[in-house]
Formats: sequence, C-alpha cells, structure tokens
Amino acid sequence: MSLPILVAVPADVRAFENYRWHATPDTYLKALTRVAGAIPVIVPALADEFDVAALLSRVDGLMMTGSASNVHPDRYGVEPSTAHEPFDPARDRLTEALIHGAIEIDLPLLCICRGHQELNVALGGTLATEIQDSEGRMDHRAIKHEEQRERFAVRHPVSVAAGGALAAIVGDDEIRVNSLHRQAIDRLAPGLAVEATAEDGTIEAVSVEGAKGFALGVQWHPEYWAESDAASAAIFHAFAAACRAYASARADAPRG
Ligand SMILES: N[C@@H](CCC(=O)NCCCC(=O)O)C(=O)O
Repeated sequence: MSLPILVAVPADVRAFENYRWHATPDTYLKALTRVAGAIPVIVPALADEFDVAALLSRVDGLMMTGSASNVHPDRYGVEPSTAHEPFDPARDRLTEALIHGAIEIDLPLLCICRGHQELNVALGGTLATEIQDSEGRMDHRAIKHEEQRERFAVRHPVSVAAGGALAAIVGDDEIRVNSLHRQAIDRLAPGLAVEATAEDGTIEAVSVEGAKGFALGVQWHPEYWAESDAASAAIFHAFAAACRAYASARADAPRG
C-alpha cells in the first residue's frame, strides 16, 4: 500500500473565547482528505518559533488557503490604508517563508485565493484592493447570504491560457469559477505565468515558471466544490498526483 501523503496548510490567527487560535476552515481540509486522499497538517502561524525548512522537508505538498484577511501592503511597497484591512501579520510571515521554501525544493504547491495573492507578493508582485471600484472591473466579492453554499455558488467564466499548466489539468479553454475576493493581482511577479483571466482582465490563475512539479495559484475556490465540480476535482487530483510523485521520489532518493 502506498504511504499517505502529508500536505502542510498554514493557519490563520483568530481571536476567539479569549484565546488566539491558529485555525483553518474545514472545507479546505475536507477537499484534501476526501478528494486528494491526503492528510492535512495545519501549521501554526508561528514562523519565528520553528524551522520552516525542517517542516517542509517532512511533508509532500503545501496548500495555501483563502481568508478574509489581506496581505499587509508593507509587503509589496504600498502605503497601508483602512481599505487594505483586516490583516493577519503572523500568517503573512509564515506563508512567505513557506512559499519560498517550497519553491526552493520543488514541493508541490497549491495556492487558493489569499494564497494565490500571497504567492504573487512573495515573488515580488503587488496587489490592488477594492477592485470592484475600478473602472471596467467586475464585482468579485461574495454575495451577501447567510448560507455559505450560496456565497460559494455564484460563478463567472474564466479563459484558460492555451497550452498552460491549468489547461492541461482541466482540459478546457474556459471554466466557470466562484469568486469571493475584493483584492487581486495588480503587478504580476517576475517568475509567474498567467494561467487564466476573467472577462475584466483579473488574473485568475498563475503558475511558477520553470517549476519542476505542480506550482499553481487560483483566485477562486476549487476546494468548496471539489467533490462535485469536475474542474475543481481535477485541480485536487492533479495536486495529489504531484504530492504522491514527490513522496515516492523522496523515498527512493539515497539518504545522505
Ligand atoms: N482577502 C482577500 C482574499 C480573499 C479570500 O481568500 N477569500 C476567502 C473567502 C472569504 C469569505 O468567506 O468571504 C481578498 O479579499 O481579496
């Protein structure tokens, strides 16, 4: 029987019942367990307290989640304002270290929503905030609804770049994706390739150029419908296959 794959998932920091919690929504964790067949390992946002490289050497993949919080604009050279809030600086520190560490060792990397934005910032790009207020841009925010599944149900089309990594995964030149964000990639980081765009030009998916394995960012939420939507499932299956290949290559490598 093949070894189970371990996927690191950085936590958000939240205040709850007088404590600081390091937590991750269970939709991401269930997509990993049920669709990717992986064991998620939630990583506390305590990057200064442990060796991030040592952690990455023990897992088979890294998945970055979405969050209502935003990457702090200090990280991409923009003056902070209330339009950039809320922040989660502990998550920012952890995710930047994880992204650099993962790319360095070609660890399979799936970055979702805030994660996709973090990937762009970590590699030197910038973000735009409140994009719905800019001329010609769509409103990419979630609808107001008490039911989470309704918030995640509204979809729009994105064009998938021909010949790219995402096209190979989903097997289509257009897919429909959900949308729950108010920031987006502004200046694309050097070293990232655009894999999909929305009708208003929003960069919806990117990949790391020259990556030996899977290194994909998506602005939407494949985790939410991974059990029922073909394109969402394809992304998790491709990520899982890359994690499995990584795990077996490491198991076969001579120990030094
Ligand atoms: N905060 C960023 C990233 C958006 C994101 O990750 N959304 C996750 C879902 C949040 C929700 O439930 O509303 C941005 O706004 O662009």
